[in-house]
Amino acid sequence: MTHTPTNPDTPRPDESAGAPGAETSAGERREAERDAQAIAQDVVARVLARAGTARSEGATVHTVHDGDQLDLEERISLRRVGGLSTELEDVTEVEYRQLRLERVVLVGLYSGGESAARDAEVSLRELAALAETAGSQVLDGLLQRRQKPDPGTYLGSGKAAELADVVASVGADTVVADTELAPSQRRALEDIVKVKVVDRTALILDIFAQHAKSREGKAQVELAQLEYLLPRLRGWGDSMSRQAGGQVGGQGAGMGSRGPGETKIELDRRRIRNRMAKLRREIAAMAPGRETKRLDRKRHGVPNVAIAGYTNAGKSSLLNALTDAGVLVENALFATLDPTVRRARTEDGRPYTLTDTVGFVRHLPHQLVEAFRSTLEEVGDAALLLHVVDASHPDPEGQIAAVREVLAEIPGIADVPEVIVLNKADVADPAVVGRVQRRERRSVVVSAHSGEGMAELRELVAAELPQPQVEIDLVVPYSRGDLVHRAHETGGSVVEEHLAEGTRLRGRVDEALAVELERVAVAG
Ligand SMILES: Nc1nc2c(ncn2[C@@H]2O[C@H](COP(=O)(O)OP(=O)(O)OP(=O)(O)O)[C@@H](O)[C@H]2O)c(=O)[nH]1
Ligand SMILES: [Mg+2]
Repeated sequence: MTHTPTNPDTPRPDESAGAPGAETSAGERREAERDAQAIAQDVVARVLARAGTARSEGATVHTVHDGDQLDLEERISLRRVGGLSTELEDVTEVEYRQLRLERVVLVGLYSGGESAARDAEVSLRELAALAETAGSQVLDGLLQRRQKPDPGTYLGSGKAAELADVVASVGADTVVADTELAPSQRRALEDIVKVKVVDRTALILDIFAQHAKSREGKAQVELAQLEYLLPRLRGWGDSMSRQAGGQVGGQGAGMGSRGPGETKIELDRRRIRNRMAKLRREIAAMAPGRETKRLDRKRHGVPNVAIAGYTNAGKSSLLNALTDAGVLVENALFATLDPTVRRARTEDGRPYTLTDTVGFVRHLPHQLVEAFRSTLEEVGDAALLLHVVDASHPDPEGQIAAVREVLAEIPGIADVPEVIVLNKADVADPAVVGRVQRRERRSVVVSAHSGEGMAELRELVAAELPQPQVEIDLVVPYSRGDLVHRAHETGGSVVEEHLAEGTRLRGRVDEALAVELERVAVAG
């Protein structure tokens, strides 16, 4: 995937319409060009080779614990079909997920220095994985060294013009920038590259929209999308109509983008605000249902273990390995959006629940964190947090930090003990595993695939969960089968024996149940 850079001295028709910074000296430009070319080719080769990307190479590998993966069938059947989507005409009729992202070129910046360049590459590879998860084909990837993003065009107009050439030569229809662009930057860049420009935030929102399944999840994503869209309304409508009309000139605004368009935008804004208010009410109304279930579990003394971590770290695989839940596992980012709760038991029979949560990503759009707040808050009263990390990723520490940044916002999280679960040990570099282990106070090394370390993980969970404190040995009359049932459900190592006068129970239960049992116990 190479491209021929154009002669930097060729004047570009609309460069003057671009941002300041367009007038650089020829020498400077040539140097920058050589730089960019070398970096671009290097990065492209690696991005497309997919070495150490956020996703592993190839198709998803399933284990027996993953079950039938019925969700996956459904997911695949929902895949975007190339060429079918229609261009947007009216922004209020947009279902955002219909954004046409089919053949994309990625761009990113780094501020100089070896480590900054490496980070930018990892981030760009992740962006490639995100784009592919959204259903597009990644054709090329470019990184520019630049101290700060250009306020006008993000890349600086010279580099942007070069990007336009790459876009044209590979036949891309979309550029994805590895950042959140200001509305004006997006528009200015679009003017130069002549195809749609999308940012990381929009891409992540697009994936969430494709993957949301529950009513609550869908409402949360739509709310986040509208929040993102609101300040961008004008530019969006403009550039869409410009593209639809095929007018690609610098100044050529499409029909309907002037005059009456202004009023229309006002109208659109109002409609969007109304819709957002409605969604907020809906989401608030749905929370109590979840809350009731949660309190129910709590009342029955069933502690919860929350599984959280970076996207594609193997959270769902781990849940499946621990419980045979058959939850969707996919070599894709954000496979899981709706929290799944599964029951499990410790070796000595104590029940607990495991919650699989939405994955995190660097620069998780704040609109999404807001929208998913009620879901995330459940992690706050877990008895234990299993923070799953993909130990085979080139930068596991960066992923841990990104996850903790989001987690830190959740009330109550500071009191939840956290264990770092270094997953994918079967393919990870032992040196990296060792390095992370030394940094983290509590960690366990596992592989959901090979089963390595799973016994240790189970033990760790068992040790961490509250132990029922009261030792019992009593006989419960047969009329109170319900209490016997509860003792089995919530107690530890409870054994029963059938006697003439009732059921003899031995084991440990919690305080409240012990009191009830004592009250009904028959003298033996
Ligand atoms: N080699 C290897 N691959 C694994 C292991 N655990 C999970 N995977 C793979 O990693 C990919 C992601 O697994 P998931 O369980 O879907 O990851 P997740 O953290 O739930 O991802 P999201 O829901 O997208 O955030 C899948 O292709 C799994 O087969 C492991 O121990 N070893
Ligand atoms: Mg998952």
